[in-house]
Amino acid sequence: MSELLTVAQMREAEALAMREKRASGRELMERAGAGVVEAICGHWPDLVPGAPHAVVLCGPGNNGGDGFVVARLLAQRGWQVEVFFMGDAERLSADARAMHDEWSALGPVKHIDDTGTGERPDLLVDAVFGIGLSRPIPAEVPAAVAAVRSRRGGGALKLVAVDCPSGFDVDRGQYLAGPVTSAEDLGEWMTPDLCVTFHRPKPGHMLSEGAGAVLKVVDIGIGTPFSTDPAALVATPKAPDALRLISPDTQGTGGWYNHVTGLRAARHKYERGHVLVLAGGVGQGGAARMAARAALRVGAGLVSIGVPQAAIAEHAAQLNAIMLRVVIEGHDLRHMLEDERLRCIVLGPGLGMRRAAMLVPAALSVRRACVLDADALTAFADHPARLFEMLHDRAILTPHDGEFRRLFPDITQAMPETGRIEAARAAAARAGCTVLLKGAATVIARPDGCASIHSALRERAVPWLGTAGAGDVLAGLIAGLLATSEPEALDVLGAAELGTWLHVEAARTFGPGLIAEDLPEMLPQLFRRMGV
Ligand SMILES: NC(=O)C1=CN([C@@H]2O[C@H](COP(=O)(O)OP(=O)(O)OC[C@H]3O[C@@H](n4cnc5c(N)ncnc54)[C@H](O)[C@@H]3O)[C@@H](O)[C@H]2O)[C@@H](O)CC1
Ligand SMILES: Nc1ncnc2c1ncn2[C@@H]1O[C@H](COP(=O)(O)OP(=O)(O)O)[C@@H](O)[C@H]1O
Ligand SMILES: [K+]
Repeated sequence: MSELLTVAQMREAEALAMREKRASGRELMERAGAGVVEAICGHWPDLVPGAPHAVVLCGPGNNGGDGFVVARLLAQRGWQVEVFFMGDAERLSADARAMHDEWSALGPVKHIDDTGTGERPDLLVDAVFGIGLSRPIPAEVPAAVAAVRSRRGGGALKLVAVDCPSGFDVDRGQYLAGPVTSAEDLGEWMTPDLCVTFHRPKPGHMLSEGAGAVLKVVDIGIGTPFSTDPAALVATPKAPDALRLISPDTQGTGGWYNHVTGLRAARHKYERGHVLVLAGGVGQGGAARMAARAALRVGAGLVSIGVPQAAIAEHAAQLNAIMLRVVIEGHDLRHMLEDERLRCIVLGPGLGMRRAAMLVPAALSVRRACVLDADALTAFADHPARLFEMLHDRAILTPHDGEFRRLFPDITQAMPETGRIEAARAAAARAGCTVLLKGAATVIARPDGCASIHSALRERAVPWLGTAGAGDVLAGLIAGLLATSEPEALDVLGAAELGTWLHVEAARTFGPGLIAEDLPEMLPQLFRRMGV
């Protein structure tokens, strides 16, 4: 678990480091350029022994300054380096100007419109714009990249972005369309093979592989470096507006799991929590059974499925450890909820619209942990405000994009402008509960603005998790964690973070060929690996 920094927060961190005299702007720029060169040589060791050829594109801001450092350091390592510049050297910042001048002692600075001639390089470095781009990118930039790409002969051309690809919005995780360039075209030309960012990843790096097929984070000495220490999940205060990355390594996470679930304390089944999953009619029970199985495997002491009378036989034929209760109407559910040992309710998977409309109000009539997914969300598509009135801070909504759009049409419409993180935050604030917006990059937000990203991208990519029923399992995992932990040890956001991480780890452990039923069965193996 680590803090992600927005552009504004990154600028504050830099300014603070300079105020406290931990480094000057020029030293930071030198370290940034050196970090990029280290990352390049580390990532493509085969390039190093030859006399590789690099083209470096430098822009008018400090990102361009980093580019001049990269050019100089590569040349000093024996690379053949061409530098193209967009801007006016007279208007560079003092730091970038110094780096421009140092490079100029080694080689020429050519105009960015003249990149078309010469052999194709081994490496193209995009240091045109970094985190400071606030206007649409000028058309010369993708044109210059395209011109270098279309050179003939020479090397295989790997594209490296300094800090971020030019034109990429690192707060929102998307390319900014310009008047003459669509976001898709920009992504096609500018998406790098390697992106090297500084100090901490920015949210956009973790939301989209458009920021780079590979991401490296380089420490430039401006504060606590990027860490994936799982203990920080519990230790880090969850300040409003904080944005965290869920990325603990499995190593050491066992202690953390034991801590938040209280697993090592002597506990009987009711103390470990009872989860109730409500199911729909005959033939629709598979989703509820998968959610229930996940809740049981992740640590709930007891799991029941609440079914209409007619569905008893179907479920009974398939279940052993999971119990069955007849729940016909809201009244039956209210009666069950009088038992305080029932710690969490799951509504949605396979529930059916009519049952959802009847049972959700009953479930939310007490302030009990409650996971609402699938039909429990769609049932309120026509009147989302009715659902929001009933929600409370122990509830969580787990929509995929379609369900999110049905409940929050206006927030979805604004998403191209605001991005997914702000959309999830706005939804949580409106709903008055935690909202988990699913996807390869999952965003979880609390009503006070505290949010987390889980990025199943790059080395954590699990495309095979997009399989029918995977979402039902996630709902069950979160419910099981909510039931087995005390709210002080693991709040709703924390349970959603841990559940999402376990979900993806289970998929990674199984690998391709996964079907949703496999996910809960991966947990014992995963827990053993974690040292639980
Ligand atoms: N001391 C520092 O400030 C450090 C900065 N670093 C680098 O500096 C970058 C940020 O630098 P900047 O804030 O200068 O921003 P950028 O270099 O990302 O670009 C902004 C510059 O381009 C101009 N600009 C923005 N949009 C434009 C457009 N559409 N057309 C023409 N010009 C446009 C701005 O006026 C500004 O001069 C980071 O991404 C990072 O690469 C690193 O060296 C680490 C240290
Ligand atoms: N490409 C992907 N990478 C990682 N996770 C994915 C990917 N596609 C889907 N998922 C995850 O799989 C689950 C799918 O849930 P959902 O859309 O509700 O499906 P279902 O209703 O079939 O269960 C979500 O947790 C989502 O985050
Ligand atoms: K860049």
